[in-house]
Amino acid sequence: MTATKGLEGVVATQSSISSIIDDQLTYVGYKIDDLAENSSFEEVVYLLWNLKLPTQSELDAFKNEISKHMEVPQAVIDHLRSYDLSTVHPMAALRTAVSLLGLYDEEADVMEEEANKRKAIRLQAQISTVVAAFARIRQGKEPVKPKKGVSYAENFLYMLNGKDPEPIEVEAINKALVLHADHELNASTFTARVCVATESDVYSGITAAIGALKGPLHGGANERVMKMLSEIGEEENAIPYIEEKLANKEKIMGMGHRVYRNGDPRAKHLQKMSKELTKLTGQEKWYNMSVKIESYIKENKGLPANVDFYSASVYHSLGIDHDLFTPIFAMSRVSGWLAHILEQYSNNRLIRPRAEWIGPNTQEYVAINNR
Ligand SMILES: CC(=O)SCCNC(=O)CCNC(=O)[C@H](O)C(C)(C)COP(=O)(O)OP(=O)(O)OC[C@H]1O[C@@H](n2cnc3c(N)ncnc32)[C@H](O)[C@@H]1OP(=O)(O)O
Ligand SMILES: O=C([O-])CC(=O)C(=O)O
Repeated sequence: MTATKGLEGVVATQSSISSIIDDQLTYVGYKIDDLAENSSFEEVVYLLWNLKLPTQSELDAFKNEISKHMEVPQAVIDHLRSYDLSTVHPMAALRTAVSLLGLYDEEADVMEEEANKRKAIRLQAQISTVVAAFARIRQGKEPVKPKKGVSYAENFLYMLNGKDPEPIEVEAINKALVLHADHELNASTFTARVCVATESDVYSGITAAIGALKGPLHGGANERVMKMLSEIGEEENAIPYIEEKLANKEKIMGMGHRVYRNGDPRAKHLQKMSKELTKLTGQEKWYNMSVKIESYIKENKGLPANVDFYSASVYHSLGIDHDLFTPIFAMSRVSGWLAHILEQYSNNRLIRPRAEWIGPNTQEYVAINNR
């Protein structure tokens, strides 16, 4: 038995949810470019969960269902208030809050398909409320209750900022949510599938996935991209900064990908938004700096920008706190995790690979007094 480091190239499951073939990403066979240009996030969630695009009436009903379940139990809000949010990372708070939501869901351990679908709706609906409530409580403000009759993207910005967002802000968040919704067997999705393949519950699967997304080699990279841009500060410092990092064998956040070799098809959409939004808000330097870094890394390391790279300057130009970037990723990716969890349940087998033994040969046991 020989191990494949990081399981690179290992095909671990079959799936009908999203695919990456020849550097092209599709959701249920629909090109990400078409979905990014035309779809609402809710339409994409419906697609991932039902493996078909909704009709207008199906979409209206689905949006209504999500909207109906956005409020979270008061106990979860009270729990967020109970610890020192100035020292807690929002991904840690989200991981705990999602686990807690399971304690208030009477159906948490009901394993029937229809019950799992109802939980999926509730989780998708409630996760944005939790992220927004965390952000407001941390600022010493009251959480804002979700609004009826508006889109998921608009509702999130409304709950976060306590005022109606501008259409361009809603468009940016909607597109970011569409682009991040699913991505084949990435680390957090695999984590979710491994967890529920033991026949554990949906909340356990999502809690585990949030933990996996948090790391800087995965979803946590978007926050680190903005940290890097802030440290660079001005455009003229970008290349010397990157050269020094590379000389120290440090990774450049938002660059490189396990699967894409010639570029992440999502990055160009985020790049375009970053250009527009940074211009609109007079913060072009973040975009210009990003472009310089991207072309330097491409030329010198042959590595493309991934989805996390330009999302950082997009969220920053919307005035969003940097440590909320990964929770926003989670708000979107929970749709993919839930789709994969439902798929796993529908054709389940325990996921249990093997390890290549590299320890010592069988040893003679020596009694403790003789060691
Ligand atoms: C949503 C997402 O999860 S997208 C990914 C988000 N993560 C990041 O942006 C973090 C930065 N990027 C990385 O760490 C990696 O590119 C990953 C984790 C995304 C992919 O990693 P892997 O496929 O395991 O590649 P691995 O880490 O083995 O790198 C292969 C080589 O490229 C180099 N490399 C890969 N990414 C980078 C990077 N961002 N900066 C500098 N060098 C890099 C490695 O140092 C290594 O070089 P070596 O062969 O000389 O040692
Ligand atoms: O697929 C991956 O390995 C990481 C990624 O881009 C994602 O999860 O969106």
